[in-house]
Amino acid sequence: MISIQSLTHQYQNGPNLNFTDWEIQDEEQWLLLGASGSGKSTLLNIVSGLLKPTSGSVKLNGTEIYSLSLKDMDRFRGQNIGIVFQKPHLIKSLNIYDNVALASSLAGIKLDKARIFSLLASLGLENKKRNFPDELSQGQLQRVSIARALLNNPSLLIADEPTSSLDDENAENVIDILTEQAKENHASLVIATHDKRVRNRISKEYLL
Ligand SMILES: Nc1ncnc2c1ncn2[C@@H]1O[C@H](COP(=O)(O)OP(=O)(O)OP(=O)(O)O)[C@@H](O)[C@H]1O
Repeated sequence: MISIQSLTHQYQNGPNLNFTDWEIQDEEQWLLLGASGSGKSTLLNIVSGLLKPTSGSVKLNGTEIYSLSLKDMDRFRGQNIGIVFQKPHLIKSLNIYDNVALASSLAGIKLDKARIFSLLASLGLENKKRNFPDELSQGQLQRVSIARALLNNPSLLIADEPTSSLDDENAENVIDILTEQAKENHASLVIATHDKRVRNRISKEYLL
C-alpha cells in the first residue's frame, strides 16, 4: 500500500505545490491526471523517492521513504518501485539482456536470468536479447524499459506519459501491456497522462 499525506513542495524560484492525500491499495491501477504544469512530474518524482518534498509523508508498505538514508533509499527504490520514463534511457553499449539485468545489480538483488528471459518473452522480445538498443524500434525499446522496471518485482509500477508519442494502435498496446504486466506481477500501477485514450481504460483517477 502507498500513501501520501499532507504533501507539499516548494520549488526555489517556483510555485508552492500542495497535493491531496492519496492511498493506493495493493494491485490497484490509477491514472494521475492534470494540466501541463500542474505538478504531475513533481508528484511522481516525490513518490518514487527522487525528490524530497518540503513537507508531508510518503509511505510505501509501511516504510516512510524520506526517513531512509540516500543509500538505503536507492536500494529501497530499486527493490520496490519500477519506473517507465517517457524515454527508455537504455545504455547503448549494452545489449538488451544486460540493460535489463542492470536493474537488479543496481538494487543489490541477485541476478535471476530466468526472470529476465520470461519477462522479455512476455513482452515479445525473446529474439532481441543479444541486440543493442540502436537495433530496436521505439515501441520495442519502450517494452524493454517495461521489462527493466518489472525485473525486481516492484510493488509499484509508475509510467510517465507512456503513450504521448504513439499512434492509436500502439497506445492501446502499451496500455494493455502495462495493465496486464502490473496484474501478472501483483504490482500497483500509476500512469501519468493527459491522453484521453488512456482515460477510457483505467477508472481510478487522481486529479491535480
Ligand atoms: N526545478 C524547478 N524549479 C522551479 N520550478 C519548477 C521546477 N520544476 C518544475 N517547476 C514548476 O513546478 C510546476 C509543476 O511542474 P511539473 O513538471 O511537476 O508539472 P507537470 O504537471 O508534470 O507538467 P507537464 O505535463 O507539462 O510535464 C510548474 O509550474 C513548473 O514550472
